Amino acid sequence: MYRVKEAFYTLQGEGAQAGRAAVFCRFSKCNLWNGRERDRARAVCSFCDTDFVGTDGQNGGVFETAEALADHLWRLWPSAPGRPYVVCTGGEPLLQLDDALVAALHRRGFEVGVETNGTLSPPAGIDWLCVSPKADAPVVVDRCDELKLVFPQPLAMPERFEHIQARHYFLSPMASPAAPASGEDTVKLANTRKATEYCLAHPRWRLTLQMHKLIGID
Ligand SMILES: C[S@@+](CC[C@H](N)C(=O)[O-])C[C@H]1O[C@@H](n2cnc3c(N)ncnc32)[C@H](O)[C@@H]1O
Ligand SMILES: Nc1nc2[nH]cc(C(=O)O)c2c(=O)[nH]1
Ligand code: SF4
Ligand SMILES: [Mg+2]
Repeated sequence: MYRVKEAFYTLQGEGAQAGRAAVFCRFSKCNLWNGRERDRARAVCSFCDTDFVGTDGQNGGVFETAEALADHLWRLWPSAPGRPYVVCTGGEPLLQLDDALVAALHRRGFEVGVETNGTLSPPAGIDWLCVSPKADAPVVVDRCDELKLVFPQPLAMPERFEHIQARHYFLSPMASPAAPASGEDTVKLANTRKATEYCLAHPRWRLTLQMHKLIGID
């Protein structure tokens, strides 16, 4: 059984695949925060900008089988040329994404991307793995396609993750969780300056911005 908060078709807003059309599947639940505002300050990950509680979002629901969920996601992909891409996110997608679902998505023709906090091992066959470490949560993944570190995090500075093999090393300025989806976020602006300084001093790291928030899409 799979619990999905929401699913939607949009452009990937972050990292090396930014600008690419994708179906997003946002799984419910995370292992680093229960999603309740009153518990945020005590959570391992306390800056999350996402509501992943329950199954009540757009195209959300409970899916009994991998085939049923893959069919549901496939219906969100347009019938037009271009390589179908699905991004499994959450919440923490690796609490639910398994071999059966990866296989069902591949059978439909999807390339499978995953956005994970890196604390759980991924199933085999993922086409694009994005790891985004959080605070002092132990990272168990030792290679990925992109490392996308939210910056700054006092307990998770970039140097700690340079042993992880990745094609790309990104810093993503921390947005204020309270900021509206689009609109002014002065905290983020200050963090963007800090991330810029870091990238200038450490050229292995690149800046990535949450493009979807800049242009006001999901
Ligand atoms: C909501 S998380 C879900 C996937 C997974 N749990 C993770 O943390 O990578 C999706 C992406 O949003 C990023 N993110 C979460 N809160 C953020 C914030 N306040 N500012 C910038 N990026 C944030 C995460 O680091 C991750 O790359
Ligand atoms: N457009 C868009 N791109 C994204 N990249 C990662 C996202 C996420 O929440 O995992 C996300 C998201 O929520 N929207
Ligand atoms: S950013 Fe990822 S790891 Fe942190 S609480 Fe949100 S879903 Fe969980
Ligand atoms: Mg997001």
